[in-house]
Amino acid sequence: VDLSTKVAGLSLPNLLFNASGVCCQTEADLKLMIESESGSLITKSATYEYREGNPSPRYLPLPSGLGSINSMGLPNEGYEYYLNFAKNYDYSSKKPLFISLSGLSLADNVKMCEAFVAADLPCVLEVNFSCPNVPGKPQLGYDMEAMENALNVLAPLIKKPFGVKLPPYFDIAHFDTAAAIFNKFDNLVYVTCINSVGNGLAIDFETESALIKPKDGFGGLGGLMVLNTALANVNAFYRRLPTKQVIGVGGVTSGKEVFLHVLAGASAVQIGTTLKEEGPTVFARINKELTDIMIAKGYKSLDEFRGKVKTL
Ligand SMILES: CC(C)(C)CCc1c(C(=O)O)[nH]c(=O)[nH]c1=O
Repeated sequence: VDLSTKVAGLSLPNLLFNASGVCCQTEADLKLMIESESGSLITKSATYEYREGNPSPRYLPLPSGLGSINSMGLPNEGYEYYLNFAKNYDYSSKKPLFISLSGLSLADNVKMCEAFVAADLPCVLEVNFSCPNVPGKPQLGYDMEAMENALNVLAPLIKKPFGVKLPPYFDIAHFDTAAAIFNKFDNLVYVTCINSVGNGLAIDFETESALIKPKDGFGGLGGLMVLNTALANVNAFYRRLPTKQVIGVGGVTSGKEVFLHVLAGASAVQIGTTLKEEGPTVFARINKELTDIMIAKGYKSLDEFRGKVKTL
């Protein structure tokens, strides 16, 4: 069977890669991704300056085994580190490189995009719309006017095909409004759905305490528990963005959830919590599981079932 796919005009040998933020902050992390059986890799969202991030514990798998919670606080090496990595990347390798940017302001996103555009590299830029907005206002992805304003500035600046990372939406009107905005920008060629489900709270029964230290224990939820929200966001945007692609992320623990993400419309699928817990060998395991599922169901390529989820 053929697990290859194309995203933003680039060919991926298989559809799997890391969720931004997992196994991608340092060159050592990224080397593990390069050496893994992933089809691609994306860097940790970069800010203009280096950031230490929040105090630990700031990430934990949940005792239920159903997912994870994190409030990392955008720890990253600063955008120049990832620009340098992108300048030295071996683009003759089969794995395309994606670069995630999460400026703390539109001005920072502009400065970072300008630097990457000036370098004119084959990597694909992805803007993280869960990035913080003006304090007191919701994240960019939940501020439709601010999101459109940002795209009015960034899309022309980036010029080449690029993507955006989206928070989960839960209201059909939000799918409609967000998609109408994205359809205004031809070089916005894909959306990645979903970022973690925001501001969950994990409490330990014995200690009667929040599990993570930052934000009184509030943090983004990932893992199996967000699968159905992820599938809905993938399919909602797959239906609403006919000229664009969707990268699916959320709830992947096996080949089965990857299969469901592709049925929902995903062109590629990212792994976060399960990669964090299992390590980069997860890509070989899940590629094999997906292969076995496709053989059992008689599919030879992803195109044969992408977006073909049936309705009753
Ligand atoms: C949540 C933000 C810190 C504003 C952005 C970075 C980020 C983080 C993080 O660095 O805390 N965690 C996530 O699950 N998704 C993200 O997009």
